[in-house]
Amino acid sequence: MTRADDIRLACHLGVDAIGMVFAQRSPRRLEVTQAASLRTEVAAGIEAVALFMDNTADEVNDVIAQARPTLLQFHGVEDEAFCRSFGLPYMKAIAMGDEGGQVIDWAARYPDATALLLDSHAVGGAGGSGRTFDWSRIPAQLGKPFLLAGGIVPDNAFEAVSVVRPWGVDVSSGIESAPGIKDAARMRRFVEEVRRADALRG
Ligand SMILES: O=C(O)c1ccccc1N[C@@H]1O[C@H](COP(=O)(O)O)[C@@H](O)[C@H]1O
Repeated sequence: MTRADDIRLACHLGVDAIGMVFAQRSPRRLEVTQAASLRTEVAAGIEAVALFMDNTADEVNDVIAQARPTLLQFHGVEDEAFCRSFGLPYMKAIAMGDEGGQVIDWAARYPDATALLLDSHAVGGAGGSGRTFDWSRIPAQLGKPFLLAGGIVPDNAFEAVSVVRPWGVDVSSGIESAPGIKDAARMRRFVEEVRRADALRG
């Protein structure tokens, strides 16, 4: 998220986590000082997630020092040693857009990850594209909690949670009116749809 009002609304709606993007070419990329200021809006008990994509260790450390994330999300080709070297819990994005990729093999490369994030990009590609992937490619036994990402919008959030039964869903462009600008009505509907599916899950 890039705006204080969007973060306040998300906290009010009771989300589990709020993301701040530091990937180089992202339209949602924050400067570290901006992130440090936005961080103060994240309510206690909600994860502040810092998203990186092949950033340098110095960049990651600078973000950690100034924006104080509680969870790191790595979206590039970072290896396990790099991801865990910062001493914070981390999630690793797995590229589900690459039809040839073996999901279990990729997942096994990150034994210390707190969770995996299955996204629709191909290996080396960026997220935040708004594209879904073929959810039937998700193995039944991944061996770790996972978040479902990629093209989740208010209209398919119910189906995503009901069918895939992920630990969580991650949304970016699906609740935006423009890159980085969240839309309050779409955010509300998204949370409502996830709650509706959760309530029926049992
Ligand atoms: O949001 C970005 O700009 C971004 C840039 C580089 C890597 C990942 C990025 N976003 C993440 O992509 C997924 C899916 O997003 P969407 O809902 O399909 O738009 C999600 O994890 C975002 O946090």
